[in-house]
Amino acid sequence: MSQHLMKSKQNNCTDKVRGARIVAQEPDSVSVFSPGKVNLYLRVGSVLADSDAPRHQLLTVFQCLSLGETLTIQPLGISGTQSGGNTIQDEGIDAVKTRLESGLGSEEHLDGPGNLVYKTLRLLRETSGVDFPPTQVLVDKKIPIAGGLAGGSADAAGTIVGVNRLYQLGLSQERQLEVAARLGADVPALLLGGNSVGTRFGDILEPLPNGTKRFWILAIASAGLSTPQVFGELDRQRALSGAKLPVLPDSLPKEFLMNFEAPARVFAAELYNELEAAALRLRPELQAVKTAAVQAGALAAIISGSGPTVACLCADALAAAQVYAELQDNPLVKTVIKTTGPDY
Ligand SMILES: C[C@@](CO)(OP(=O)(O)O)[C@H](O)COP(=O)(O)OP(=O)(O)OC[C@H]1O[C@@H](n2ccc(N)nc2=O)[C@H](O)[C@@H]1O
Ligand SMILES: Nc1ncnc2c1ncn2[C@@H]1O[C@H](COP(=O)(O)OP(=O)(O)O)[C@@H](O)[C@H]1O
Repeated sequence: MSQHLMKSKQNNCTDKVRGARIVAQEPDSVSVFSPGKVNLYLRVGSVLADSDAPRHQLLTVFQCLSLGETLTIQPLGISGTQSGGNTIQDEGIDAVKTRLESGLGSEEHLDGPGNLVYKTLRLLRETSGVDFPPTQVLVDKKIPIAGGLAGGSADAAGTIVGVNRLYQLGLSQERQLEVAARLGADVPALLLGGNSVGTRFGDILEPLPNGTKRFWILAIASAGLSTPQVFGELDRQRALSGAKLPVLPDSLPKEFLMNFEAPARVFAAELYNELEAAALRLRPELQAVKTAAVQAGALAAIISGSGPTVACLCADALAAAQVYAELQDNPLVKTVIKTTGPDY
């Protein structure tokens, strides 16, 4: 058994109050809510050579959000399931259709063969050994695309949970986490929900307390950022500086852990993202968004993951409403989203 699975067993995995979860069930369909995330802390080490696709080692803290996707999953051909929106494109045997919340851009390319949901369905057939029928997944997408908020990963996590229930695949939590890790490093954290520390690529998880509610305003940029491009920029900056590659510590800084449940005013100083400088080099205008958020009353404003979303931590709902209103008028921000974490 992998280290990932052993550790995730300690997470009280049967408690599905958090993370990707069934919200409605009919005889022929299930609806699933699957959260997005912000990274409260993100350190980047060197590239690990022993992985299938070389990736950088991470030490990160995920906070799952109340912002998330709703997926409706059913066998293809059930009446009334294909109405409205764009035509569903059939990828082999399955079909994925995305409806994107207004203001978040165009979903057209997401219904094509590259959608992570197709890969998830294929992997579920392969790993479960159950040849379940051609399946339709309707994604009501609220997480901006390529924003560093793990929208694609949320769709994958939701598909695992929903298909497992709909077709009674009988995959244990442990097996679901194994499938999740093969689909992307963020997927296991969204399956589990709440707050967690991720090591290796972010896919080996340990839980953190979920007790303190945080108020976030997310400033969404008009175009996404590519994750490999941001890691590439970090590598370029590191090579130019000539500094030795950092060796990641085994655990989070003790101040971070000490202040994790503290009031936002105190915890704000612990937010950290080592990808931020690279994201800002690729999108220098985001610095002005960070500054505007703090001037509007945010306690801290940080790039989420590989960006370009600026995640603004606010003291309470009132402060969040003020930051929300101010950023609405900012020409550098396409959309502003209010959310809270962890997901409940
Ligand atoms: C950076 C993080 C932080 O939570 O999230 P996002 O900001 O993208 O949401 C994640 O680690 C995203 O993980 P994951 O979702 O698996 O990344 P992918 O988009 O599949 O990675 C695409 C490519 O980015 C580079 N990559 C990604 C992750 C990593 N730890 N090292 C890398 O070097 C690799 O070139 C990889 O092939
Ligand atoms: N279901 C999906 N939702 C969003 N993006 C997807 C999906 N499937 C594949 N992708 C591709 O993955 C890329 C990154 O998507 P996303 O998960 O939204 O952002 P991030 O990796 O920044 O958190 C997108 O640009 C898109 O091309």
